[in-house]
Parts: sequence; C-alpha cells; structure tokens
Amino acid sequence: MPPSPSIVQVSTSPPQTRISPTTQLSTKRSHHHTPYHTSCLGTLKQRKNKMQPTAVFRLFLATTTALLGIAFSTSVERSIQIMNESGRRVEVHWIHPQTGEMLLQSTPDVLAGASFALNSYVGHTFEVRELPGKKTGVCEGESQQCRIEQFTVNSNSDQVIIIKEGIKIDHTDSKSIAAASASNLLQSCKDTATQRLASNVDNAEAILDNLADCVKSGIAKEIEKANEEITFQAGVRKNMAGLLENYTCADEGLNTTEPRETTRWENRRVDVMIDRPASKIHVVHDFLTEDECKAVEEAAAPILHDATVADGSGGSVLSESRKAKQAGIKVHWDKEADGDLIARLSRRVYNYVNHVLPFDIQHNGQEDLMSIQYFGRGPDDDKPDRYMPHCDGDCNGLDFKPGNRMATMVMYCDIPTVGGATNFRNSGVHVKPTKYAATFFSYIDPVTMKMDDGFTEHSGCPVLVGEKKIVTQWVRLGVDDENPWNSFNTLGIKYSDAANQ
Ligand SMILES: O=C(O)CCC(=O)C(=O)O
Ligand SMILES: [Fe+2]
Repeated sequence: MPPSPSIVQVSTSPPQTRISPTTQLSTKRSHHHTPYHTSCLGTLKQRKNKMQPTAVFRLFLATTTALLGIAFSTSVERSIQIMNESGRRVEVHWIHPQTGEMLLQSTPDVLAGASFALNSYVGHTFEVRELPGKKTGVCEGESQQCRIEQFTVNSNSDQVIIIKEGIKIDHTDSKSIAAASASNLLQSCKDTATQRLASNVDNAEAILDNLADCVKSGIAKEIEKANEEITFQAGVRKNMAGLLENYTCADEGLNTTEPRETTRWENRRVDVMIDRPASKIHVVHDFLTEDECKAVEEAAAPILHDATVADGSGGSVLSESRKAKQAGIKVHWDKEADGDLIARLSRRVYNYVNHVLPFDIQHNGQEDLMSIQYFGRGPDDDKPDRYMPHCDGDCNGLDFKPGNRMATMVMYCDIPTVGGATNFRNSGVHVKPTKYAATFFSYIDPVTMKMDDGFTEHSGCPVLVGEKKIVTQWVRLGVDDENPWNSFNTLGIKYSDAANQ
C-alpha cells in the first residue's frame, strides 16, 4: 500500500506570510503544470508524421523509460504547499492510486486565503473541489456546478500549488521558476541580437560577443541576487538559533531530534541527522563498550585538570566558555595486538571516519583521545560545567587548511541525569546522550575541500545533576608521523615554515 500523505500544518493566515520571495515571484506568472506523461505523448504525436519508423520507436522507448521512471519514483517524498487564492472554499482530496478512492486531506475544507502544507510523494495526484457558498448554497461554476481540478506532485523541490480564481491551478516549483527565468533572460538577449542582426550595423562576431556578454551579465546578476538571499536567510537562521540555544539546552523534555535516515555500520544502528556534502552529523549507537570507557577513565584519573581553550597566540587559557575537566589519553599502538582497550577504541574511531569520508585517515600524527568530564552541582548552579557553542575546526565555508581538524567523534560513557545534551543549534539537531553511543560529525566537503559553514557548530549543554563523561577524538587531515598535529598552526601552516616567513 503506498504511503499516504500527511498534513503538517494548517494555517488561516494570509498567504503572503507563508511564502518565500521566490514563490511570491511565481504567483505573478500563470503557468499551468502539465503532468509529464501528457507532454511526452504530445511530443511523440507532433513528431510522428515527420519521423522515420526507427526514430519513432526510439522516441517511444525513451518516453516509456521516462514514464517507468515516474512510476517507480512514487515513494520519493516531497512536501508541498497548497494555497487557496480562489476566493472560494475548497476541499483537497488525495486520489488513492490503486483504488481511485478519494481521501480528504483538508480538515475539512480550506478557507479562502488559507494555506496548508502536505507531506506527499512524487506521482501522487490530488483533487481540488470547490464547495458551495455558505449563504448561497451553490457553486460558481457553469450552471452553478462545483468546479474540480487535479494536480500531481512532481519530483521538483519547493512545490507550491496555488488555487487561483475559477479554481484554476497554478503549480510552481523551484526548477520551473529557474527554467522560466533562464528562458526570459535568453529571450531578451536574443531579441537584442536579432535587432542588431536586422540593422546590419555589426558583424556576426560582434553580435555573438554581445549575446554572450548579455547572457553572462544576466546570469551573474541572478547568482548575485540568489547569494544575497542565501546570506540574508542564513543570518536570520543563525540569529534565531543563537536565541534558541538557551531554551533548547534548558528543555529537559526535549528528546533527540528525529533522524532523517537510519542505517547500519558493523552491526550498530546509525541515525543520520544531517547529510550534506560539507556537514554530516550521525549518532552511532553502542559505539563503545563499558570496559573501553573504564580504561579511558582510569587513564584520565591521575592527569585530569581544568579544561582550557586556545588563547589565540599559541597558548591556552581557562575560560567560562569551556567549563569541564579534561585529560589527553595517549594510545599505545604497540599494545593493540595484545587487545589494548584504548587502542581498540581508537581503531574503531578511524574505521568509522574512513567509512564516511574518502581520506583513508591513519592514526599517525593525530591528536590524543580526550577525556572530558562535566560535574553537575545542582539545578541552581549559575556557572555550571558546559561547553559553549563552538566549531571544532573551521566552519566558515572557506577552503580547508592542511593539518587542521575536519571531523569529530564524541563518545558518551557516563550520562548526567539533568542537562548535558550535545546541541547543534544551526542545524536544529539536539542529541540527548545515551550511554555508549557516539555523535560523529564532519565539517569538510571531500570533493570541493571547502569547510562547513556553521551547520556543525555545537555545544555541550550545561550539566546540572549527575556527571557527564565523554571521550572525544578530533580528527585531522594532512598529518602523519613527520607532520604531527602540533606542527601546524590554525592557518594550516607548519610552524617550521611559518618561522621562515
Ligand atoms: O560535551 C559535548 O557534548 C560536546 C563536546 C565537544 O564539543 C567536543 O568535545 O568538542
Ligand atoms: Fe566540540
């Protein structure tokens, strides 16, 4: 049975407050969404007369393949926004693809001016039905008939279905909007070129150059506009995230965010919280064992000291932004073959890193494991142990610097009774620690080698009651025995080279 769509929110606020500027643009244009199959078959019919039989057959094959693609893509999720700008009350039904049964999705109707969002699937078809006026008792179609329209969810993102006057459906999405704006741009450049061609003043080369310049500057303007929009939106999002951090950390009822996807690694459950090229956040369950935790705790006990942060000039200082105890734990690789628990754990960390990232990371030259321990002093403590929001490496969206950190594994040994979640405020990801689980995150795009731009910023929320004991491995790229982690400064320059500059 195909998954049925689910309503995510209902709103009676004016549509303008719920749509993005790009969507607003699209409402000005009226382009009716044509289902794929109609347009493909239409093309086939138009061309048939002029084409050779083999060509017709090939086109038929291509069309069939495309149709099959659509048929098989029906379980791909898409959230859609439906806006009722028709001035009439309507109902929205999902048409069950197998039985043809109509299942009411609006609860029960969508008032004029209202909008609502649905989680649906590619290929699902919906029917919009006009409802009789409450006072008149009739519809406004021909001979007072209630008008009916259908639309099908396509594979594009950001689909908005606007029910216009006369129950006409305007189906837009980001791909169509982009295609329309590209074709407008091209058309206006072409018009200029055609005029020049007709006036005979320029030679062909000059006209071509001009056409290329026109397209180039048009595209540059569009990209600049989009970048401005992204920067603005990111600023708003980060500001809101900053405000939310305190509430999120303080909310004891807040559970771990629902994962986007769950997979497995070496018989362990992995919850994928974020999976972007430069920003990945995974929660790996049962990552480490009780005896490995004990081994780390025993090694840490004699050398546990107040945590410090970098002072910006190569040294380290105590700081309110990182209130905890810590101890660096050396891994004795020579004892790995004898079953050394810390070496066993460390090996697993690198195995996981290499499972996710294509760098073939080795332990040579990497930082030690770090035992970090937070102690709760009660709910009224106004300076609790915590780790304020920070990025472990660079998170500015710029180029990776060799020798720097690019991934982190935070492993939970003891979990507090109140507080102590790991919170990724810019991604809306909140991880309430569970014993022996680990949060892995990476902040580099292995293809472009650009860093994450803030999605992996995180904090260790205040620990109020109980103790939180974690083991962290910060993972670097570009280090080895000859070039260990502490031979690089944060600019990715080796200290020995920096001295020569
Ligand atoms: O305590 C936590 O949950 C986060 C720790 C952390 O940020 C780190 O070890 O880098
Ligand atoms: Fe961190």
